[in-house]
Amino acid sequence: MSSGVQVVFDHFPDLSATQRKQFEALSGLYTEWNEKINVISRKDIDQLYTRHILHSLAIARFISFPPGSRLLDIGTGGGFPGIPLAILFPESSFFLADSIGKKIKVVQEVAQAIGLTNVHAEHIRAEQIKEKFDFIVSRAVARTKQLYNWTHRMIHSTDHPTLANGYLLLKGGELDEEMKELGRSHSVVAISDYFEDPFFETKKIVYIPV
Ligand SMILES: C[S@@+](CC[C@H](N)C(=O)[O-])C[C@H]1O[C@@H](n2cnc3c(N)ncnc32)[C@H](O)[C@@H]1O
Repeated sequence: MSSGVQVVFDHFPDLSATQRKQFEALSGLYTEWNEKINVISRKDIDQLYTRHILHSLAIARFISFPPGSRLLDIGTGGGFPGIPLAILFPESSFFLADSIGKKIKVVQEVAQAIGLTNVHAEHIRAEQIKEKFDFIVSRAVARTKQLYNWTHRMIHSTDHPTLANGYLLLKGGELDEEMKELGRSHSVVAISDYFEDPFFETKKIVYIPV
């Protein structure tokens, strides 16, 4: 099982030289920042490329954001899934929000260090955001119904050429009860269909059109 950047290169072979350098730099930057401000569980940091970066990029297997798309990553923590997606989609813009200021500091430092100009990171609660977005992405933040209640007013109705605007959530484990509680149509995709690593066996993408 590879835990270095090569796992990203293997699954995304068409990256530009700039994107490859940006992904490569994340290991050193997150290792350094994580020692000062904990944004990734310490036992996971040596699995950064599989458990955090490739996991974030699973969304890109499901949808390719067209140039000019606007995305919100709510509860981004240290920048997941927002930072890897912003590297992959340099022509889309990403608003990375978290209610903990020191985590946003890490996101800002990482984005600046790798020259990401399509990322705006802000210390703000979901409920206070006023902007509109095409898609909201999120991992490990809140139950889906709660996330929906906080944020659905921010998704505007311009449709993606193939997928209606909405949510792309990275979820794990049993989802039936949570989705019943949400009470909206949605689809669930197994990330194990995209990536072989056993880490992804229980991981899903939930797409909720709005
Ligand atoms: C378990 S962490 C996940 C961080 C990141 N998404 C990841 O997967 O690595 C959950 C994050 O959601 C943030 N959060 C929780 N409720 C929030 C809210 N209402 N508005 C903004 N951020 C929130 C927390 O501060 C925390 O950083």
